[in-house]
Formats: sequence, structure tokens, C-alpha cells
Amino acid sequence: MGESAPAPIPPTAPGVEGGVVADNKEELAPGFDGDTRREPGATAGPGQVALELSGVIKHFPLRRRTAVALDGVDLTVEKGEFVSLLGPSGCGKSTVLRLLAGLEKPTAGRVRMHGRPPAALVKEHRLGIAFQHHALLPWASIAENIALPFRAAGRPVDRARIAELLRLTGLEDFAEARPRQLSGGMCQRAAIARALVLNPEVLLLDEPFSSLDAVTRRRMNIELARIWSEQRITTLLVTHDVEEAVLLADRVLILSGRPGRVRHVEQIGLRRPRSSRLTREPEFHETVDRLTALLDSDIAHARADEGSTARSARRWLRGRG
Ligand SMILES: Nc1ncnc2c1ncn2[C@@H]1O[C@H](COP(=O)(O)OP(=O)(O)OP(=O)(O)O)[C@@H](O)[C@H]1O
Repeated sequence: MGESAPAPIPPTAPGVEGGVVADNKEELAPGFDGDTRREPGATAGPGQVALELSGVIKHFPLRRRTAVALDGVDLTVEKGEFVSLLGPSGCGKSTVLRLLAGLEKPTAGRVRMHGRPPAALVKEHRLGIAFQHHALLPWASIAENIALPFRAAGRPVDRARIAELLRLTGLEDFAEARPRQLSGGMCQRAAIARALVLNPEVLLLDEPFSSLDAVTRRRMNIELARIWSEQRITTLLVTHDVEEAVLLADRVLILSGRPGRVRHVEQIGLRRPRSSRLTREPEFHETVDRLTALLDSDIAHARADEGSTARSARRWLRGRG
């Protein structure tokens, strides 16, 4: 993972504006609000830590500058915990997931899953991932799509496990259907079944329901809550939907606008099992409203920062002209 010798980049690197380190340092203002305090609740309680990001900084080199996606992120997810990650667009939510999936390496800091670099779990097929697009193979049946991880891992296909997941996701009558014969919601359920088929220890979900209509999405949320309560897999869900985040999670983390840092942590004490009835209760709405207000203020800050970045760039270009 290239984590053994992390570059010594301070969490509040000078020259950060709107998540971008520009070449012209004089023009630059500090990022978001300069608040480098770590949110204590972002780390899990006394339980066993399954996922850990510690002081994680992630830069993406662009042509003339560097995009700062994450700027000192500390978070942990306990074994068997469900954590939702919210934040303004571009704050680095998917980057957190991609780091945990071993698809990106941190510029600095530590990423660990069960105390080991993510690549180790990926190699052992102990990680289940479902993204916004289901990415089912169009020519293969639903059962064959769900069986893919067995083939990728070079293991014999466990038909009983596939049957169990088809049942769990309500797709038992569609085992032989092709993806095009299924609705968007059914395809997403198949993608989640595929992510679960090897009994992963960790499930990473990146907006898996964002393409669905509101009613289907809510139904899928309830189904995911049911599946999760049967399996209790450590889960990190990236979403833009505050209701979805609250409905599913034990804890909700809010990342600040670019560059991302953990800004707020909300312990969700709503009783389980979570059902659609819960979404009509005042406690649910109070939590959703509070988190929505926090997100709205972050989005307003992020927009103000973007405006100031554009103004700085214009001034800088005028100065050069
Ligand atoms: N491969 C890349 N190269 C350059 N910049 C990148 C790359 N991946 C992400 N970024 C930048 O890093 C920042 C965080 O991106 P990321 O996709 O993690 O945000 P996000 O919170 O998931 O966004 P959204 O909610 O819109 O999906 C953005 O500014 C993005 O442009």
C-alpha cells in the first residue's frame, strides 16, 4: 500500500483552497474553516476495530496543481457496525471507499482493515463491494452473475450459497433471468447478493441505490437493513441521502466540504430491526433534520470556497496578464 513511509504532509497544508493546492501560494486562503480538531466520535468505541483510517491525506496530481481529496481523515468502524458516510459532493466519500477497497493508496496516513493493509483482504476475497452501477454481466443469468466471485477466487461454486442469497434478496424466481429482464432495483439487489456471496467480512457500498426511484429506494433500504441484521457484516455506506444514512446506520459520519475531514459524528440510537414504520416517527425526523441542516451549512461553505477559488484564479490570471 505504500504506507510504510508516508509523506510528512500536514493536515492543513498551506495553499489549500477548495480542495486544490495551487502553484501561486500568495493568492491562497486556508481550506474550509481551518478546523483541524479531530472529531473524537469518528473512531469506534471499545469494540474490535475492523476498518481504520488514521491521519489519511489523499492528493490527486493534476496537470499544474494537486487536488486535495482528503486532508487528515481519522475514522474507524467497529466489527459488525454499520456506518454511513455523508458529505457534500466532491468531499472525498468515494475516495475513502476506494482507499479501503485497495483501489487507491493514501498520500499519507494509514488505512487498515482488520489491522492489515486492504490489499491483503482483497487478495483473500474477504471484501464485498457494490457501486452505484450494478455492473452485472448482461449475457449471464442472475445466478451466474452472483456466482462470479467464486470463479474470480478460483473456488468451486457453492450453489446452496447462491440459492440462499437469491432468497435473501427476494430473487429466487429470477435465477435464470438475464439482467435486462429485471428492474433497476432487482439488479441492485443481485449486485448486493454478488457482493455478499463469499461471506465477506467487510461490505463497502458506494451509493448503490442512487439510480432508483424514491419508493424502490426505500424498499431497498429496508431490505438491506434486514439482510444486514441477519449477517451483521461490517458495512460502510456512502450516500447522499440523509434518510437512507440514518435508517441503516449505527453511526453517521459527515465529511466536510473539499478537502474532506470528518466534521460530525452522530450515533443513531433508533431501535432495530429498522422498518418503514420507523421513518414515520418523530425521533427519526429530528435526526434527519439535524443532519440535513449540518450538511446544508457545509454545502454553503463549500460553494463559498469554490467562489473564492474562482475569484483567486481570475485575480492571479489578471496579475500575470
Ligand atoms: N482519480 C482522480 N484524479 C483527480 N482527482 C480526483 C480523482 N478522484 C477523485 N478526485 C477528486 O477528489 C475529490 C473527491 O472525490 P470523490 O469522488 O471521493 O468525492 P465524493 O464525495 O465521493 O463526490 P460525490 O459525492 O460527488 O460522488 C474531488 O475533488 C475529485 O474531483
